[in-house]
Amino acid sequence: MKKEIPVTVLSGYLGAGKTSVLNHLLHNKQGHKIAVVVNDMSEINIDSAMVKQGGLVRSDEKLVELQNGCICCTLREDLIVELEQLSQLDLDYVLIESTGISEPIPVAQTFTYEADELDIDLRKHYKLDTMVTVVNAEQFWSDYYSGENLLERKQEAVPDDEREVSDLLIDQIEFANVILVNKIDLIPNEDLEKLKAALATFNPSARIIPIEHGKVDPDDVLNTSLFDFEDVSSSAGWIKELNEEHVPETEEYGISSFVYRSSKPFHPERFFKWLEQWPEEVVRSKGFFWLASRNDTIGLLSQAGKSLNVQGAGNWISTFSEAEQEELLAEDLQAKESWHPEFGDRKTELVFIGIKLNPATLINTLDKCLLTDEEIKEDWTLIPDPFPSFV
Ligand SMILES: Nc1nc2c(ncn2[C@@H]2O[C@H](COP(=O)(O)OP(=O)(O)OP(=O)(O)O)[C@@H](O)[C@H]2O)c(=O)[nH]1
Repeated sequence: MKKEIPVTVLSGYLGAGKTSVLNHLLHNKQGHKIAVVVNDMSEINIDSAMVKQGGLVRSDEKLVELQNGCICCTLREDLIVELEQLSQLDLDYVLIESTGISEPIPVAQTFTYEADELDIDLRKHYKLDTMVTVVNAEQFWSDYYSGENLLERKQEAVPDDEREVSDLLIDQIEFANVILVNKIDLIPNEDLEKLKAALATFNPSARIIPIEHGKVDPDDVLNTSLFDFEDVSSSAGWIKELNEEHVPETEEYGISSFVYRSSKPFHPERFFKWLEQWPEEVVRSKGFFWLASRNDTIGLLSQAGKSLNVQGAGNWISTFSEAEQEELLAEDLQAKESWHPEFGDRKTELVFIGIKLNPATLINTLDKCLLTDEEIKEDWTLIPDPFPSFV
């Protein structure tokens, strides 16, 4: 049987050091045959030019340039076709460097299902092996708190891309098996320790490796067998907290996380005001909330740095017919166990990750946003709701 070729995907924000890592790996490949797929959206493909200049495209290597746009949004058709062709070569590894603004999840998905429209199933030839994210140790916090969206930075993957830099950074970190903290020569040791502690709280499952100039041990990122779609999809610190796998606090640096839970709905005006006065010690927050004025819809909150998004995440199970509820609850034991006699699965569960958090104050101020016992008896549809519409 033909072996499946292990694939490593390199993500990381612009300038983090992805090309440096790539070059280092190609210089230290210990006789292995590696194919490199780079994807650059700029007119001049700087990364591939660098790789070529380094004399790295030799007979046993293949460099594929994808220039029809970003892997994450053009259905990755180019990528799928190229990978299918590459699979004919006798390769040991494939390395994919995605552009600095790609989300890693769609790239990973390329390997996890058949591309029906192309009649290609990459799973026959490849196994997605390691998701690697390169973090710029020097720039991380200033990028994270820049409060700029990708449009302002003129780095949009699609026209009108309104994702913020921090949303992208957090996606790349939360969906990684290995986080390479690069450029450690540019920061003091204490800052590095703090950054490592924060990254470990954002993603407790990832291996965090500090490096300089992309010099990573190839064994740390090639053929590690670390990737598992289910595992990595639930490796984020906020998901672990929600599932009550508490992430140990890194007291030394004051980084901690906790979950706010309530089985009463929020008063929309009071909760909206609370969000407007966001506690600055919270660096990452995500979870579900119940808004009295939108009794059917699950609210989803996600904050990363200065970026705060609320959106709908489908309907509460309680809104379905009894037969449907039974089916859904059979698959969702957590919802079944915590079912409220009157409100069903409606509830709020918000995870907060922050530096020097004061849970008591957060709990206290959020509790004040809940409907009072008096308000609970009134007609909730009449309560003014300042939130933008979401379904
Ligand atoms: N001081 C220092 N500079 C570094 C280090 N790693 C990379 N650099 C420099 O940082 C710049 C960006 O590095 P690249 O490897 O090109 O980063 P990239 O992530 O591929 O960048 P994009 O392709 O723009 O997304 C280059 O000028 C590197 O020489 C490091 O550890 N320390």
